[in-house]
Amino acid sequence: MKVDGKHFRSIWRERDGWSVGAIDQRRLPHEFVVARLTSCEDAAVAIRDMLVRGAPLIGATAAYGMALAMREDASDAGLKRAYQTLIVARPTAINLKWALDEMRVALAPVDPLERAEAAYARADEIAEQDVEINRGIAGNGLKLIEAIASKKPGETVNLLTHCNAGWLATVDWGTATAPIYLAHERGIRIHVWVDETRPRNQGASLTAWELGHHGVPHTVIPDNTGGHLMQHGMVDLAIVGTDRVAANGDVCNKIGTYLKALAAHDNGVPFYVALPSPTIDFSVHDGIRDIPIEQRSGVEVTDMTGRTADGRLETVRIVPEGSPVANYAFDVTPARLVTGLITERGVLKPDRAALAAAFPERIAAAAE
Ligand SMILES: CSC[C@H]1O[C@H](OP(=O)(O)O)[C@H](O)[C@@H]1O
Repeated sequence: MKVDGKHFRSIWRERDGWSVGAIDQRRLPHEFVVARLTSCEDAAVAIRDMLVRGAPLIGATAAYGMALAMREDASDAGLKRAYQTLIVARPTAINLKWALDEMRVALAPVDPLERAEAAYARADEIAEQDVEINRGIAGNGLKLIEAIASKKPGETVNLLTHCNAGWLATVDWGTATAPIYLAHERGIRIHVWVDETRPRNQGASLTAWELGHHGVPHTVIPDNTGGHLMQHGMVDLAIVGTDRVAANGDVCNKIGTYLKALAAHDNGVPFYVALPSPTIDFSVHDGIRDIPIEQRSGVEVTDMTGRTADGRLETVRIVPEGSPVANYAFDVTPARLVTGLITERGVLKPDRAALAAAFPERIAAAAE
């Protein structure tokens, strides 16, 4: 997507044909730093430490991690070792396993001497597929925004999003932000309430950065503000991303999403979830019970990093020494609180029948 008029993606194969470039999202919004991944281990660490993050981007990074691994050791043992190294990088986004399974299926039958070339080709395909899928999500989500705009001609459509499900969370376009960018480009008057999204502040540091550089009107708000705005008619539509959707339509997403969905339900605000089909996990039948919720270091809660007035980056502690901390990175929103799932094949009801009808291939994948 655009950064001050120049087009960027979140991850790419470098001109040398083998190393992988990625925006180091830990440095935004204060510094735009590009990292160069040159090994499978680099890719695994980049995912684990959230240099790259966001379910679809985690998948794309893992795919390139497998390609980097095949340069190192294209044997059957090397393929198995690469899968095992990458699969444990983070537990919740199903896109990681989806991408690794895609790569393993593509590479297992290939002569080891040809695996590296095949791996890069498949990783490139997965990256391009993500962009195409997100363009589809953009078009399907746009219809929802247009419908609201038609009911309030000449007024602004106010959207709310949580965390970052933007182009930085994917290869390009984003999922929740894809309809937002398309609406903006079509000249629809929109404004986005951006949840800061404690503790890592993906909204404040990533979504606000994205929207600002793309020229989309937005306002950063503390996480606890959304309910108040909804009570006062200041939110027309909530759109969030997701890291895994269970077969019953339950949605796993960044911590705090469930609370936002409750507020939306209580105030009659449509609550949509945007997702690419690889995020559907038919092997999970009850999201609240079965989706593994990542717990991350308490340092993400106790410390905050920001820029001082004289431009230095500084980290400060905001929690008393000795106070225990819990840092659940995701929660699960029950399907009953979800108005619809915006996918590349349309806007679906959050239930098994609709998901199975639209994406039968995902059922087959879960059965393997
Ligand atoms: C388009 S998936 C974005 C999804 O991923 C984020 O999690 P994290 O930043 O920890 O990778 C968050 O749940 C977003 O909604």
